[in-house]
Amino acid sequence: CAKMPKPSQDNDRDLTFCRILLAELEDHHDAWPFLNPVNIKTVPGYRKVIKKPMDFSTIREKLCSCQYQNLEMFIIDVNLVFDNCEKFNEDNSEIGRAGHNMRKFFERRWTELLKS
Ligand SMILES: Cc1ncccc1N[C@@H]1CCC[C@@H]1S(C)(=O)=O
Repeated sequence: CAKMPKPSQDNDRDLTFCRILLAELEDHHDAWPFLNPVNIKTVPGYRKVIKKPMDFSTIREKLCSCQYQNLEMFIIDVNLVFDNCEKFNEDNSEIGRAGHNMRKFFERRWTELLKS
């Protein structure tokens, strides 16, 4: 996406981390429930229960239109995907398990990247 006017070193590093992390989330085997916005027409109750829907395609659009000032803002949106999933889906369900797997993967990867 468009470069910041005068990207500092940290901004560049954060943007690179977001791009790496998002690409890995999108490619993950268990990403299928989160690739696109939950279809509120076909999922009864979702619109009422989940106040702030979020999904990987929306995060991708925000990243590519410079809507994340820093890594923290990006991580908040990724965690929103998993928190919405936990709120709406049983732990012992296909989608619920995928959400737990993806959250574990994400936490491990951004810890590794930041410690690198
Ligand atoms: C993440 C989620 N949380 C609650 C209900 C449904 C879903 N995902 C569904 C499962 C596959 C794609 C659809 S989708 C994303 O098209 O609605």
